[in-house]
Amino acid sequence: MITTKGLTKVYTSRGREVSALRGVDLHVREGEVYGVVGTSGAGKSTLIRCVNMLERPSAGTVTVDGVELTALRGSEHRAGRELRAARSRIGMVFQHFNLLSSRTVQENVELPLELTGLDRTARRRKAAELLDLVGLGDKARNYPSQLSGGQKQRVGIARALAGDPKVLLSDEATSALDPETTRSILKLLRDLNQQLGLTVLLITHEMDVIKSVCDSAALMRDGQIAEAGTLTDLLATDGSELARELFPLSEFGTGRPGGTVLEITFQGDASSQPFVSQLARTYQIDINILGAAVETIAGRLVGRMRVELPGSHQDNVVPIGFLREQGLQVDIISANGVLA
Ligand SMILES: Nc1ncnc2c1ncn2[C@@H]1O[C@H](COP(=O)(O)OP(=O)(O)OP(=O)(O)O)[C@@H](O)[C@H]1O
Repeated sequence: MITTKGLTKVYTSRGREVSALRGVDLHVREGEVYGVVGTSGAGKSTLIRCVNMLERPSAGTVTVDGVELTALRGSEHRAGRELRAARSRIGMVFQHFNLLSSRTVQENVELPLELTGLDRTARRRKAAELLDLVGLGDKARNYPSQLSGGQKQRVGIARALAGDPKVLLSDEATSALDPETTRSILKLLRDLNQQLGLTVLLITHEMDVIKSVCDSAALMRDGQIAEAGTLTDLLATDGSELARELFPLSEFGTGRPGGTVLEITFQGDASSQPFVSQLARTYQIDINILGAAVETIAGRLVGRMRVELPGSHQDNVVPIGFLREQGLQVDIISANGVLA
């Protein structure tokens, strides 16, 4: 639904060049919620702004719903007719809501519809429908200053949906909100994704956002994508940095010298197997459990356990093979007291 190829953006600021994007290849499938995380300055905002051409990339292509936006004429400020039409099918939600304070909630939602030339009655009807959809049917006549942060963001979302977009872009939509309101806005985004089949690309600096709402994620670093994939695949990838951040076990024990410490990740069906007792029985070994946690990630039960087996890595090649044969993801954390 959204594809970028070799996306590059170089800003010139006070005579200096800053490469904000360095060849980003991104693929967001239709109907998924895709999150991009990364530290400040990694290029996340630039990426999302290039996807709807609020910034024109220096090189590379952006294709949304089969239309190559980079091939359409117009600059950031003066888009051509086709680019304007393509953009109207991409909704965008902002961190600071960007509502007009002098307009009522209803009028804010109507704004993009005015620009498309829709008549007044149709605009009113559509705005009322959208406000009902985001749970604010009773606030149509209020002004933004009379709303809470979460309600303002709901108005922002209703406005973003005015053009019946297939794609919603969200630029840190929950960063200005408290944890409970964040949860309710994320739930709304998830519901809209499911009810309307909306594809959502969001950027965030919070791992919890990725964990609770995304199907797929990418980690950006220094203008590039360091890792990307579905959360299920990432959790099953050896050494994945995103998987480790999604599911940190840092507070768990590190074992004793002479042993081999493993981290075992299990998802879906694998989570119901009594693999620890099977391993102990089959190989007659004492297993020391250093820590374990189970969480729901992307709507799926995922568990991780850190265990210590006696002896060196060499001594444990067969038991480790046994675990992997059961469909478990096994990372070797340390062997003989040395980090792997
Ligand atoms: N308009 C601009 N002019 C010059 N440099 C810019 C401009 N916008 C962004 N940059 C630079 O591009 C790089 C990437 O910025 P960007 O805002 O995309 O990062 P980010 O990951 O979204 O960061 P944050 O989480 O802090 O918003 C940074 O080095 C930033 O200083």
